[in-house]
Amino acid sequence: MSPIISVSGLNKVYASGLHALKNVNLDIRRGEIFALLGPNGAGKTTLIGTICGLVRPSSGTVTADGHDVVTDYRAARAKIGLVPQELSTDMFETVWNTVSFSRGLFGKPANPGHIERVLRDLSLWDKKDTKIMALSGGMKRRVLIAKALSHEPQVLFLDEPTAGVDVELRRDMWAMIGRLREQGVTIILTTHYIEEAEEMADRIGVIRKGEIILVEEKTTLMAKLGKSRLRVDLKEPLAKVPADLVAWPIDIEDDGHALVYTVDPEHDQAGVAELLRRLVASNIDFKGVETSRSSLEDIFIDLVRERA
Ligand SMILES: Nc1ncnc2c1ncn2[C@@H]1O[C@H](COP(=O)(O)OP(=O)(O)OP(=O)(O)O)[C@@H](O)[C@H]1O
Repeated sequence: MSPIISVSGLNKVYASGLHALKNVNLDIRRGEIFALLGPNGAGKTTLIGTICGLVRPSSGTVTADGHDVVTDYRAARAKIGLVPQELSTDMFETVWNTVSFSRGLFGKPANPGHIERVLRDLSLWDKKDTKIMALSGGMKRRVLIAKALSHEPQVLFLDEPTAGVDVELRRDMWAMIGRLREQGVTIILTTHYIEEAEEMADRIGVIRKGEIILVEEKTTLMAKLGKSRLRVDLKEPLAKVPADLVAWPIDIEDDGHALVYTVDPEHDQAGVAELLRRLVASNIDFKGVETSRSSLEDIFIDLVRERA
């Protein structure tokens, strides 16, 4: 199946000379949830803006469902719903009018049934006659999503959808994203909450200083780059790593009360047994042993740091 979004050789150099996107190549598959992660200023918003036809590329091409976003802007844009970071809507309009008007902007005939479904799905139905300015911040965010869905787009971009929202709204948004995916909508989201990507995404892309440094299935990424940690709680604190373990990836934590061994999945897991044998042989008593796997957050921090 052809990708729903195809980005090829994309560069963006702002008038200031800042090279915000560097030779970006990226295909988004139909129906997937793709999370774009990157530190502040990495180029996420610029990339989304370019795909949505709001930022002009310096070179390279982007297509949405086969339509070039520059030369065939209207057709390409009609495929896309964009939920921006910032509230950009008429404060004096009602929810119903704002969302219906958005649909009209894409040249779609009125469809009150669709608008009603969208508002009900976002728990906005009982606010349909309320003016935007009278809504809470969380409700305003829901309106942004309703607007983006008003013209039945095939792809939905969510730029930091849950920044600054409370836990309940975040959970609602996750549920809504899940429902949209079931309806076949492709979702691309940027987020600072890596747990969000961990929970939702099928694939993860990491962008750093305008370059896509990695695109991977989430499960593969976590299996490949995830590390296990073995923490050994000691009965007596140690001042330093024991002599016959200095060559191991071991750290001392909690003022010497714990030894932490990082198990690299690419290497032999038998190290754990050997480590415990050596501790016993050196008369180092321990109270407990605990293992944990790294989260996507740990992996992300490692990735961005390694290449800094
Ligand atoms: N209109 C503009 N003119 C000049 N430079 C810009 C413009 N917009 C963004 N930039 C710069 O381009 C780089 C990428 O910015 P962008 O907003 O795309 O990053 P981001 O990954 O979305 O960041 P954040 O996570 O902070 O939202 C930054 O260095 C930013 O200062």
